[in-house]
Amino acid sequence: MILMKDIYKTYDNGVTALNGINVEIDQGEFVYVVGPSGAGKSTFIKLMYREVKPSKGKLIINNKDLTDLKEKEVPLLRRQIGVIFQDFKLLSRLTVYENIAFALEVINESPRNIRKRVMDVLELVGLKNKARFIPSELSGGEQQRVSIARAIVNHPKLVIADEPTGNLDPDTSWEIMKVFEEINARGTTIVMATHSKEIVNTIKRRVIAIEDGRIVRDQHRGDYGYEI
Ligand SMILES: Nc1ncnc2c1ncn2[C@@H]1O[C@H](COP(=O)(O)OP(=O)(O)OP(=O)(O)O)[C@@H](O)[C@H]1O
Repeated sequence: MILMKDIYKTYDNGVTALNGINVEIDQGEFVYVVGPSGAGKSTFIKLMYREVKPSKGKLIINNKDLTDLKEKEVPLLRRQIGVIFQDFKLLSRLTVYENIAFALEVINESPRNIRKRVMDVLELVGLKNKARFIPSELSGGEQQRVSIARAIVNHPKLVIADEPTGNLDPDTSWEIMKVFEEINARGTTIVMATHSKEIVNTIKRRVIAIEDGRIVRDQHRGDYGYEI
């Protein structure tokens, strides 16, 4: 469960990116975050994995109150959340297998468990046959599937994605969305910031629209609501 109560974020340069956010997201929901460029979507997403700290307000993620979270507690929080970016952020010298295994090695999983979990997750994203490839040998959609595999290999309760289809062509974007839907069907909460009108209007889910740092719309099975 995610709870934000009167959340404000003002960056060091004086820009107020979030201006009193109140929202509750239940376990298992699939939420799109939409809004114009600069509205505060990325800031909203970054709060959840403590890339950004709120200036004011109460924030609960996975039932943990982050208000007084200590620096040393941040890695544990991040291990419980899968994060997916527009530009994939894979390690270029490591193979697909190693990119995903890395997330498990840092938590001291046994080699046998690592092998099983990496192969299972590669199967889920349909890339078992590319385990030994390096990222530059893959298409954009395949790279994004690797980054999804890496994000979910720990079985996080929450997956957040900031414009995951932003660098992909429409066909590839639909493939990626199928993977997200499958993860969500297994009970994982998904929060996804997107500029894709087609996706939001076709795969109907909860829509939270942010403008000028405020939630201006929150609809069950909503529309994208903007022209582009
Ligand atoms: N690290 C930062 N330091 C200062 N200001 C920032 C920082 N990050 C974002 N901002 C500002 O905060 C506001 C909200 O930015 P944010 O990235 O959250 O918007 P966004 O809705 O995700 O935009 P886009 O759709 O273009 O990605 C913008 O005015 C931006 O310039």
